[in-house]
Amino acid sequence: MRKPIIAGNWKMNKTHEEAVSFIEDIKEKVPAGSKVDTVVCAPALFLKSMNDASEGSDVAVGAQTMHFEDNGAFTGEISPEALADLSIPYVIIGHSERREMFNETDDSVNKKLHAAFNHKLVPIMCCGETLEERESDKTESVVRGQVEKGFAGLSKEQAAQVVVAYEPIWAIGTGKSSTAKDANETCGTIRRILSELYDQETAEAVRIQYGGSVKPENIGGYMAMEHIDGALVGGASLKPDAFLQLVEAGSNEQ
Ligand SMILES: O=C[C@H](O)COP(=O)(O)O
Repeated sequence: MRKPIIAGNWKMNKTHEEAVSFIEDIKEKVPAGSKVDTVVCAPALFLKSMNDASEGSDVAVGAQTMHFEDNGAFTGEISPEALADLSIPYVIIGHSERREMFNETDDSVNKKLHAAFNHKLVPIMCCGETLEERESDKTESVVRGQVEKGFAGLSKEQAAQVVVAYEPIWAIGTGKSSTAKDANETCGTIRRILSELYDQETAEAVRIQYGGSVKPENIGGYMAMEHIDGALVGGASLKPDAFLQLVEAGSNEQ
């Protein structure tokens, strides 16, 4: 049985004070030993304070990206070594906004997945197709390329620990969410691709999230689906009440 994982992705939002106060607000309300992994991925500047504020609770903190090198002349970048040093447990890798606006490629995603495992960080690897690709029936080939190249060289044990976030790009921040049935179909395709790359047992262990205009009103439909083990949530993760409703839905539906 895969443990559900609800992750907020704040993107470039909030101040330091708002970030810490969000964690203070929710941490008592996410019960210890909860049936769902609860993660908040925030701008790097806030991670240390948020991690300190979440201590003793079941709320985990994550970065939104990182470099694949441990250190060096990479102005403005975030080092995996530094994240690990701060005991940040999760990192999003290959979000479509990074792919589209910051030159993230399948090759850099692959290097970052390896770097994450070198530092015992749990990677949340994003994949998903554009509207044009969907309309020309390329969804499977697009996610296949992203998953095959992203996972290249990972062992079975490592692959089983990756969290895959399937985020159709046309559904991100648009209010146009995928139907639960369509999202489940593509998440099932991703699981099949993983079973071809590894084996059925490894593929069954991988947690696959849906992302794209998830909110408290629609999360139940996704969580009820066979191949969907959680959600990566942007806009609706910014308010403590809505985020807690998402976490509660994540615990109820499995
Ligand atoms: O990482 C989160 C996704 O980009 C989804 O964002 P959204 O929930 O605002 O559509």
